[in-house]
Amino acid sequence: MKIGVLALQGAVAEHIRSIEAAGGEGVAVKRIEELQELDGLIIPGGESTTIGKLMRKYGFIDAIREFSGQGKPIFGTCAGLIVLANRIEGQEEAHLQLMDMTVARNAFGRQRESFETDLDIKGIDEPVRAVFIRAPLIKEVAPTVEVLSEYKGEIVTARQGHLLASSYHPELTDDYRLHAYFLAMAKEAAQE
Ligand SMILES: NC(=O)CC[C@H](N)C(=O)O
Repeated sequence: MKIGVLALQGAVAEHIRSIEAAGGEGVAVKRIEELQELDGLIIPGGESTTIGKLMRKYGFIDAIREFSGQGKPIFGTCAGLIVLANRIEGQEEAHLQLMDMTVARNAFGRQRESFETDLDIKGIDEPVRAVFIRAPLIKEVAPTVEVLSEYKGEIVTARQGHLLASSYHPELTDDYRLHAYFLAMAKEAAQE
C-alpha cells in the first residue's frame, strides 16, 4: 500500500518512517497531482491554521475532498484531526469538513501542554503509547462516527468509515500498530 503524508507543514518524516515500519510504502505529498497514485493519505500534526492556509493555497481542499469521495482512507493526527473536522469550537470556519465531529483545539490547557500515556484502542489488543502535544479533543460526534478510544472520559480516537482521527501523535513512538491499522483500512478500501 502506498500511503502519502501531506507535506505542507508538520511531522512528515516520522509518519513516513512509521508507515514503512508497519509494512507500507510512505511518500511525502506536496502537489495535488501526487494524490492520484495513493492508497491512503495521512494529514500530520503541526499547526492546523498553517496547514489549512497552505491547503487552500495549493488546491488541496477540493483535491482531498475528491480523494475522500473515492473512498480512499485518510488519517488525521493532532492538527490533522482538526483539519478533518466539520466543526472547530470557537472558529467560524473549519477546513476539509469531512468528519462529522466538533473538535476543541489546545484542549488540555497550558498545565499539560504535552504528555504521554497508554491508551486502550478498539480493534487493537494491547494499549498503545500516545504522545499528546498541545492536543485537540473530540467534543461531539455524529452517530456515524465510532469512538475508538477515550482519555479521562474525552474522545481521542475516532473513525467514520474510511476516515480515522487521533488527538495525539502515534508517529512519535516505536509503536506502529495504529499505522498498521490504517494500512489495513487502505487494503480493505483497495479491494472494494
Ligand atoms: N501537535 C499538534 O498538532 C498541535 C495542534 C495545534 N495545537 C493546532 O491547534 O493546530
